[in-house]
Amino acid sequence: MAPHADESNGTVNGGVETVNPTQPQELFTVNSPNVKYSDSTIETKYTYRTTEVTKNANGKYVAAPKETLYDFKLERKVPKTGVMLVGWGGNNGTTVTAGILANRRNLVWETKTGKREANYYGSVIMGSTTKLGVDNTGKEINIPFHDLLPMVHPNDLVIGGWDISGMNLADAMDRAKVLEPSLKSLVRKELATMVPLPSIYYPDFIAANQEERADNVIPGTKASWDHVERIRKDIQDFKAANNLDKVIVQWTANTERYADIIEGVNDTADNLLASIQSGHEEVSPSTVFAVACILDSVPFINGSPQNTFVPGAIQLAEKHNAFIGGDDFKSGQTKMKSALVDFLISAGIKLTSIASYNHLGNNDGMNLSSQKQFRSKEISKSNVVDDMVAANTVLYKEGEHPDHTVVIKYMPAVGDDKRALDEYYAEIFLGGHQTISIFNVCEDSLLASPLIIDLVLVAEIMTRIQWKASSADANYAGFHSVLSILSYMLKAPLTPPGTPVINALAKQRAALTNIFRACVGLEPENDMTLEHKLF
Ligand SMILES: NC(=O)c1ccc[n+]([C@@H]2O[C@H](COP(=O)([O-])OP(=O)(O)OC[C@H]3O[C@@H](n4cnc5c(N)ncnc54)[C@H](O)[C@@H]3O)[C@@H](O)[C@H]2O)c1
Ligand SMILES: O=P([O-])([O-])O[C@@H]1[C@@H](O)[C@H](O)[C@@H](O)[C@H](O)[C@@H]1O
Repeated sequence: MAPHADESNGTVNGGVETVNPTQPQELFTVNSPNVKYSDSTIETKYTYRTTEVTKNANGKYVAAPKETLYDFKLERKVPKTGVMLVGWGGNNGTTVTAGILANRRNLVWETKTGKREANYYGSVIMGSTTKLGVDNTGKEINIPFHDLLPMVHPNDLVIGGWDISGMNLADAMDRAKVLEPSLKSLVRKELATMVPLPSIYYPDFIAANQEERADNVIPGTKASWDHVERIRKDIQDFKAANNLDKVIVQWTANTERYADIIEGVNDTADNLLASIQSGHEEVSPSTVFAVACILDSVPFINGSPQNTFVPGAIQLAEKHNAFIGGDDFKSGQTKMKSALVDFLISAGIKLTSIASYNHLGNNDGMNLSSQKQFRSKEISKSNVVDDMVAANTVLYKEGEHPDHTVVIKYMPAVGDDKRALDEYYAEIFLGGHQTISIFNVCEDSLLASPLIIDLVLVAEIMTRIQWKASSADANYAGFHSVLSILSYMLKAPLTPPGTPVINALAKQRAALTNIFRACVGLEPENDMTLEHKLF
């Protein structure tokens, strides 16, 4: 358990000062000539084994094993890390803040069905395990995912952020109507000291029904360079006031409408910077936040579906070697879809129709009741099957695709308890059909909040990992600016320009696991278990 200040000593922006972060007691070391440990780093020589496919003169595929040698270097020291949430006063922002405080203090509270303890369920990093290997009896040894690499512990995160609503986080927690009163009473005092910083608000980008809560705004209703500088200063002040080594910024504010991609406005880094300076109306608040973070190499993650990362923003991130990631937390209905569709299609079952309906009554749902904002969400929820369908040319002809519809309705009465109804309809053997109906009820914010934590933990450690081609005597460099390794937590994964988007949940988790394994010199997990077959 991370030590912490019992009472909030409310530093800048209400962030709760914690003592130095927990330095993990590493569960394992790797015994390999390719792995070198020092006090500050773990350095590995890694052979990346793939299969290169070419076509011969007869048009037949030729598959050849390919090996690429990489050097990885990982900084072992866990930095004191802060997370600043845009939309901190929302359902997700208040819930994740209360959740971290509850875990930090090991809180237990009464509910009508008995006592509940703080946990990090739903976080792949904090709530799941990963196979390290097998012991000499062939028994699988699994370890907490969090122990695979020396990652920040969420209990140690210092939290702050912005909101266009100035409500303190205790009152905003009440407004959100997500958490049990008994839990709220245990964190209320600390949350009451947390007040979101004023934020930028360009009314045209979110639903008009959000206007009534916008009482905490920085002057100006369209992009300006003052806004960029203000956000940069907010981050610098937060970092200094909390004596942080690092800050990660995440957008968990309302879903914005898509920004038009306009040549000369946001198509290149220079044009985007110029458009902000000239106050172009097509530059969204989320893109202004992204630019402010990129300029200071503060990782910025977009938890909503809008196209924050216009081409100019991606180019700017690449220029500054700054990390960006997105889009849209993959929390419930879509997460299920990215697993179920993968299972059906890879089992040779021809999915022909997916109907995804849900209704919910929280503020997110209210914002999404506006068509332009819903369209952003419809896009991110609809594209999630494309890679799985395209990969199976046995079931689907070129361009063939299951029918797929997404419906979201705002029903205030159910609040944050989203009702998701899905129907999967498929063709099976000899003209048969299979219909799978799913009714999924959950507090949306309790599903999304652990993802906010995972995104912070993974983005942070990615800033401590460097690589170089073993062959070259080049310098070490960071991963590409677009952190596609975050895909597992996101509906519409942002990938480096020109690279494929993988939505299949199992593949995303395997990528996260095996990249982390490579950083400590371990082979990818493959589940062949030949040791149990060849004897
Ligand atoms: N399961 C989930 O909750 C889930 C899943 C995927 C994506 N999301 C996305 O996460 C976002 C947040 O969800 P939520 O349920 O917390 O919504 P919410 O409406 O409760 O919170 C959003 C907050 O953002 C604030 N805000 C709006 N514009 C802002 C700006 N320019 N600057 C600063 N703050 C601003 C609002 O005042 C509000 O407090 C939404 O975009 C939603 O689509 C949520
Ligand atoms: O993650 P998921 O459950 O597929 O999608 C959810 C939508 O179904 C919900 O309507 C919306 O309010 C949430 O922001 C989230 O995007």
